[in-house]
Amino acid sequence: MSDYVLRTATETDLDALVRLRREAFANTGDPDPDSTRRLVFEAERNHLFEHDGQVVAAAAIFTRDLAIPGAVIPAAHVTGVAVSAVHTRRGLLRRLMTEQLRTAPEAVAVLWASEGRLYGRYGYGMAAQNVAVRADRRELEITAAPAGGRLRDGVPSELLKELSEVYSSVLATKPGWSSRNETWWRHLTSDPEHDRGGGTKARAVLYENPDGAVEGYARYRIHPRWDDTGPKMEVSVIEVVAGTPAAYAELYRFLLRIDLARTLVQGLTSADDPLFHLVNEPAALGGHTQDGLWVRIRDLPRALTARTFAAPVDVVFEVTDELLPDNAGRWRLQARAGGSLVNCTRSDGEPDFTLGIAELGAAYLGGTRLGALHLAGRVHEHRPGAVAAASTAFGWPIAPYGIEIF
Ligand SMILES: CC(=O)SCCNC(=O)CCNC(=O)[C@H](O)C(C)(C)COP(=O)(O)OP(=O)(O)OC[C@H]1O[C@@H](n2cnc3c(N)ncnc32)[C@H](O)[C@@H]1OP(=O)(O)O
Repeated sequence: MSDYVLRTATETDLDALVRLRREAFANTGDPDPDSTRRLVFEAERNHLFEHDGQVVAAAAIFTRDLAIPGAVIPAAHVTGVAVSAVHTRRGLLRRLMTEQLRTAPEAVAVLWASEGRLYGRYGYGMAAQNVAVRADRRELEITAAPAGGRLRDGVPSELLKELSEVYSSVLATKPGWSSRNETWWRHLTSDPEHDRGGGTKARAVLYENPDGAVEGYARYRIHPRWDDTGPKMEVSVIEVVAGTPAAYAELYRFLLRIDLARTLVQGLTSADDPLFHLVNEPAALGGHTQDGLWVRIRDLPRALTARTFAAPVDVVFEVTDELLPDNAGRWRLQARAGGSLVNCTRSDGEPDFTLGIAELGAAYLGGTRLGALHLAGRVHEHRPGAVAAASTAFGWPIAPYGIEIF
């Protein structure tokens, strides 16, 4: 391994990193030298390996905040993990992951996994599941009564003020969502042709309540499909972000009514998405569930005291953590409902249950239940009822999910 040199990147490494990632992810589209991904690139947060003067492996972090139960906190957004095919399976990923976790200042790290089997060994737990919807829109109606107000359409990149205001106003209530500064908004709405998958340019529609206040928006594109029996266009929803039930209802009513469209597709929703409760036929949404965000707790007391707990709890638990031994050992967690008191301190007491750092990360956003992990044999209970009590406290009124793959 001595011929592999680990270092952080500089701005001049960007082209090599783009090439490496394009190769690893088998990107076939034209390289886009002006891609706005360059805007969000943070050179110093890329770790890379050089071999014979070539960049052969890398992993990056975006500096963003993450909504967690009751708070929005800094989180290392891990991304762009790639090892050149001829250099795989010799431990480069492990060394990159270890270096990231050792050096990141944030209390938690979060990522989307290309393959779910990869990151548990580094202490990441599956913290959110996403539901992908694909529905024949002719089978669906919105049951809510019309709310009044009006819809206004436009190009997302020209509506940044409205979109970002709505997004920021709901962020704190959406565990799993990531903060978006101006640069991120420019990147996310840049809409390069190679990201359109053959669809139209992205469109936006705003919902304004009867007083003229913008309460929500949808971003979407249309995939133009026709066959011998007529139009079969697909409405591909990028995201629906709304602060009120009326906004959700009116935006989905619009999306389900677009002429010539047969199918509504939305890749990133959650089991608690209002859509499932707004339509007359939930089964027609054809929801398909898969792993979403994976969370790694780096600094256990800092991470746990940052969140709010859904119910009072006072437990001692024992944690195992091979990569970050500061997290390992016995901890006492005391929380009042509503988060008015959260203490997480070292303890000499007998543990009520034992779990790994990946299981704690899985429960962190309030989605994966400790009770479910207990059933799977991944949380070991020593005092009857302790896992049930902790599971309730770690839970949250709505399921977390990732609204955007970063
Ligand atoms: C957050 C993100 O960016 S997700 C994107 C991840 N990147 C990709 O999927 C792109 C294509 N793949 C790759 O670039 C590489 O194969 C990687 C990054 C997945 C793995 O890199 P490697 O350097 O080969 O991993 P490394 O040798 O450190 O292996 C780490 C461990 O994971 C295992 N592993 C690695 N890749 C895989 C895989 N695809 N499936 C199953 N196990 C795997 C190894 O066997 C090893 O196991 P061990 O800890 O028990 O010994």
